[in-house]
Amino acid sequence: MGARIIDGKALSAQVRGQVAERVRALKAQGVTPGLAVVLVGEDPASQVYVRNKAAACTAAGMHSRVIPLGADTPEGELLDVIETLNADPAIHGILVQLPLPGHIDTGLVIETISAAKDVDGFHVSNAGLLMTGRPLFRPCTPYGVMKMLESENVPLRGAEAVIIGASNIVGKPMAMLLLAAGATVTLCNSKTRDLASQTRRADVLVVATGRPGIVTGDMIKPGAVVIDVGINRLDSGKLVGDVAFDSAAEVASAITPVPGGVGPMTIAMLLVNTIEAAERTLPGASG
Ligand SMILES: Nc1nc(=O)c2c([nH]1)NC[C@@H]1CN(c3ccc(C(=O)N[C@@H](CCC(=O)O)C(=O)O)cc3)C=[N+]21
Repeated sequence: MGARIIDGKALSAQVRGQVAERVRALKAQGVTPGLAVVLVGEDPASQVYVRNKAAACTAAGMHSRVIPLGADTPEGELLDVIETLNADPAIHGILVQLPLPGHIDTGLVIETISAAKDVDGFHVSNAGLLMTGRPLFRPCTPYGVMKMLESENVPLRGAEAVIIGASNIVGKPMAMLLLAAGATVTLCNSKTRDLASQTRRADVLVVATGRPGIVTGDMIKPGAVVIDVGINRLDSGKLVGDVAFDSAAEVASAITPVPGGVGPMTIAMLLVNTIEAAERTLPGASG
């Protein structure tokens, strides 16, 4: 095993510590940053995530409000809840936990969140701002990946970056952030022919497919940096990523583990986005 393990847990603790300092400074100016998390339905995994997000908020000194709604909540009722949060000055960030039940139009829900409180960065306006190089909120998972690459001093200018997975939540914003950092970006999807011929060119390989073991060591260029965004729970109960960790770690120079990699960074960057949203409400703040 040659690869350095990129410790997302340790880096997230460092980021959350920096957020806590900014929270103290903001509170001294009379503003307590607040995050509202809306959870529709009783999915146990989602409940755990939401609880973790709320706990991280509280630990950083922020105000957190969890709004649990029944699985059969009508779409209009959810939109009303969002409108109320949009107008609430104690709430600076709004996150509606995804996925939503099938009877609810996810796009409509996201577009109803005020773009200035959209700490997930999923609103079309925030996606457009990111794409045009003027980001307001960077989506938390790709933002966390950039933080990890930065902390490892991974050179990105002129690097070959290959991303597997082209979702609006991870793959596409990841491509925009890597592009902005000067990488040559390849965005692969489920129809990509000969995936290995793409991944073997990668200096930086980001894998976000939800398919355990889709990337194996033989698909990795020696010395590449491998970022595993996947979180898959096996029947055994074990949590694994999308990358076959042991074989990949033989070849890569650095790799993120699952758990303890990208996941904790996602939560840390949610706090960063929330503190930024709150700081922007200060008189004289720009953007
Ligand atoms: N609007 C919205 N925004 C999200 O950011 C969002 C969402 N919906 N829906 C669900 C996904 C998933 N997600 C995770 C965040 C942290 C961990 C995390 O911290 N994972 C730990 C392990 C947790 C465990 O043990 O299950 C780790 O990787 O070490 C995982 C998953 C945010 N999501």
